[in-house]
Amino acid sequence: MTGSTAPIKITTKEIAQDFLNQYDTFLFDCDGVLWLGKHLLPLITETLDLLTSLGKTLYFVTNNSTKSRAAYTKKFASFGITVKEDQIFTSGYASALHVRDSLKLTPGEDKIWVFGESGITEELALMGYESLGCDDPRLDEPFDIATSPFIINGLDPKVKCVIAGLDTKVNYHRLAITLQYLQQPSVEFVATNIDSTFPNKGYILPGAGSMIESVAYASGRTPAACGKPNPNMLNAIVKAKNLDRSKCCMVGDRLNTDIRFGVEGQLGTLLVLTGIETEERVLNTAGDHPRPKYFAEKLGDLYELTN
Ligand SMILES: O=C(O)COP(=O)(O)O
Ligand SMILES: [Mg+2]
Repeated sequence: MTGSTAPIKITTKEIAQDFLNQYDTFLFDCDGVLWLGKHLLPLITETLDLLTSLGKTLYFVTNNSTKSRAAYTKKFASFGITVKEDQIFTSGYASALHVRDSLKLTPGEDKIWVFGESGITEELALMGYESLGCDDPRLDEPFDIATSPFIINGLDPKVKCVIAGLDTKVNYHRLAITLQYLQQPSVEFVATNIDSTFPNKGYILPGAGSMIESVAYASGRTPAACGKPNPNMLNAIVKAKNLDRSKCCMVGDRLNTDIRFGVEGQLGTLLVLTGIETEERVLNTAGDHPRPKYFAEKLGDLYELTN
């Protein structure tokens, strides 16, 4: 899928100003746009301050489910950036919304098996759901079918859903027990996001999608993926914040998630080259992805070019 017009590269003050004038709300992806792991990208604070001083509204929409919205405010604070929890949307939160609003599981009764990190379980807990799995230390033990407490004690019949996301403690024990739940046809299968890879400083690492694929393949099931580009995530944000889509711009570093989310959601789009994609891929008309309206070497170029 390709956009009909060629992406415009933001390289001059005029283009940068024209871009800024078109939107009053910016939805920022985080990994690969604002930071790479613990490393803040250049001129991010300056750019966010510039946008705020221009009266723009900022939201942060990340597919990274390892942290809750509350934990993200602390990550922003560690970089000296003040962001309120209600400006943040994560794929872990989107997955919890799916459990509550689409699957309509009963808080306090139905349980969720989490193959992933605390960014999922904390959001579920805020909605009253008990999670199993996740960082349970018994899952750190090497898997042995004769000794695993999850096998010996049997599956919990109250588990009605598996949520799978990025798990940096992934091991055979977690995969094996997750598969046991997925073999129950009545247990729903939810994925936080489809990102195959994940950018860190100087490295491209395996993303949530690559881990989810393992249990999807083993179970022969396809999960409902809740993060970008799922339009439900955008619909939830548009509704919660009463946004005018034509005045919103999605800023991301990945074509098949961020830019698809923006293009299909009828938002403006800006792709930055500090994460996953290359200029060659952005300009490629034969790719199986939508193309952004704008692209730039880095987000900080908006600040650099207009100052
Ligand atoms: O966790 C990921 O795969 C990517 O997170 P992002 O949406 O902030 O880039
Ligand atoms: Mg990203």
